[in-house]
Amino acid sequence: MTYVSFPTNKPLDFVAIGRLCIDLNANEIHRPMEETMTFTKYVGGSPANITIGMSRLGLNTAFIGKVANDQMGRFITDYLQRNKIDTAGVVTDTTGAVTGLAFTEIKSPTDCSILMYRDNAADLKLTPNEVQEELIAQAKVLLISGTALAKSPSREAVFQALNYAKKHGAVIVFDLDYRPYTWTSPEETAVYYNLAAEKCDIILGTREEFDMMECFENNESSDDKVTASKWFNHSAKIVIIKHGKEGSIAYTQDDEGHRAKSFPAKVVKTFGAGDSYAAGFLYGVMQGWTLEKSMEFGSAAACIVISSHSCSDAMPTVNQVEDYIERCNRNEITAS
Ligand SMILES: Nc1ncnc2c1ncn2[C@@H]1O[C@H](COP(=O)(O)OP(=O)(O)OP(=O)(O)O)[C@@H](O)[C@H]1O
Ligand SMILES: O=C(O)C[C@@H](O)[C@H](O)C(=O)CO
Repeated sequence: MTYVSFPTNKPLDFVAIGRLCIDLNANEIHRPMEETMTFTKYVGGSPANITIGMSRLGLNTAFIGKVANDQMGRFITDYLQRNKIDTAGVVTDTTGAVTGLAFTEIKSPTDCSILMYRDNAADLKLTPNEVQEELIAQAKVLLISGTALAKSPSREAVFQALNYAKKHGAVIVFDLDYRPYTWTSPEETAVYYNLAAEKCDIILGTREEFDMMECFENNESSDDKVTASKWFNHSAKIVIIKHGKEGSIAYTQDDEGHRAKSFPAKVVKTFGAGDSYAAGFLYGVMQGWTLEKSMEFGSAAACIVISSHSCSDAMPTVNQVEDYIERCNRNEITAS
């Protein structure tokens, strides 16, 4: 059964808008940040990671965002280009804004955190005038990510991108990607998240992210089905609620819940799971696979990334994901 129809007459499979930054991942793992001395630099930011994931899976991709006019900004743009991502929509800041930095602390496979440096971050300076209508007109899918709604003018840029996507018939995906430190309050966040979510065809988020969006509502038991059904009164066709290693559940307009098998992983760190899951899942639905198969593919892609040191660099190819699933089916991989 097909739940979402993707346009077929467009040259670009996927475009994302939002955060482009740098991850500095601790080299000395299993210790607190205070005792961590060295880090490895990677491209980061959830929508950037998802786009890199889609490109590794063989799709034709582009990015819309803003980078700082410095060495870090050039490193990011160059990395996207080397990963075959069209950067015509990536503009360079001229106001002296800086690249957002995410220092990651890897204390244990289950205890990881991110220390963010995001004052005057270039990605939040993207203006609505800098969003190229033509790029979105050419794309089958537009992905937006919640952090870009945190501040003006990036907030307006995202809403302008949503307008263009609606006008040109792109399927709109919302990865909630709630990072509290970029927002003033959960209430402020919920207002903008709900306004954006009303326009989206596929919504992906964790239980905690949907709880934040429901801060004005009465869903005290955090019932996934209640959460999902609200969005089917708007534009949504698929709502996915993620529950970490317990897996995820997808709801469709018929109120049916689809669950898929998740896989074991030798976890190095937990972050990046959601981004690789999103890339794998969206790749599957764009191939016309069932929701279950697409979710399984996303789960296996997530396992590969959480078993690796980076998020962006570890995004797998189709062969790597298929190989991981086969090895799990032969019981060759066990959880850490
Ligand atoms: N420890 C784990 N073992 C196996 N699979 C996992 C594990 N953690 C996450 N996953 C897979 O990744 C998917 C997404 O994970 P999660 O729910 O943690 O998303 P997230 O919180 O958005 O991730 P992130 O930490 O990147 O923000 C899960 O549905 C599951 O399939
Ligand atoms: O920008 C962040 O919030 C950190 C990301 O760069 C990091 O890659 C991550 O957390 C992935 O979800």
